[in-house]
Amino acid sequence: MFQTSLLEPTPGVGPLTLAHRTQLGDGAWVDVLPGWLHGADGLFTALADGVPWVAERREMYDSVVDVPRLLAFYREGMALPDPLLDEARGALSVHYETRFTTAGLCLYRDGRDSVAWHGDRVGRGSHEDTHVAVVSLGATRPLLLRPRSGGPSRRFPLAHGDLLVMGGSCQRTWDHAIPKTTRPTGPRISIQFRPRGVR
Ligand SMILES: O=C(O)CCC(=O)C(=O)O
Ligand SMILES: [Fe+2]
Repeated sequence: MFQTSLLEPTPGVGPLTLAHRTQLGDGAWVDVLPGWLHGADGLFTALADGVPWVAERREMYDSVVDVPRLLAFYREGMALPDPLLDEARGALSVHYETRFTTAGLCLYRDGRDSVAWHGDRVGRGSHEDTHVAVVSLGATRPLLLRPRSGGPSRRFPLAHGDLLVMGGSCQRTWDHAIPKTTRPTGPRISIQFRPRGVR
């Protein structure tokens, strides 16, 4: 008998008041809430199978290279690929008093997939405080943050169903990355909710 539905909790999100804030310095902070999303197994499968993932290629200096992850982007007004993402976005918008209008999705197929050091500084994030909320599904990967002014990096391992919100000056004053790893690593999907004009 197929009993997965008996073991999988009802899809939904937990209370955001439980998020733990870390002040990073330079006006930047992160909130972390492990296991915020319930029903992460079903969401992972729905997104892995249902999202039209794109393998992008980008110009780097004088060559064209594969972006080391698969991508999908839901612009403002586009229907999200799963109702649980609508619920997550609604809860985040209320709690952070921010209208999260876009959703970026990344699929890291294995440890060779990654995102290099960067801030989400296309648009408003380059000169204003913003929120970028990341929901993580699947394999645990660390999100690293390091101050642009110099100094050691901070490591936030993100597991299945975890939430991390970057806030304050984080996109301007800190960079973040998901490094490659040579350890055997299963697939990970991340969902980034951003306000209008932040990318
Ligand atoms: O996958 C993540 O958790 C972060 C992705 C990211 O930083 C981005 O797409 O800008
Ligand atoms: Fe980013």
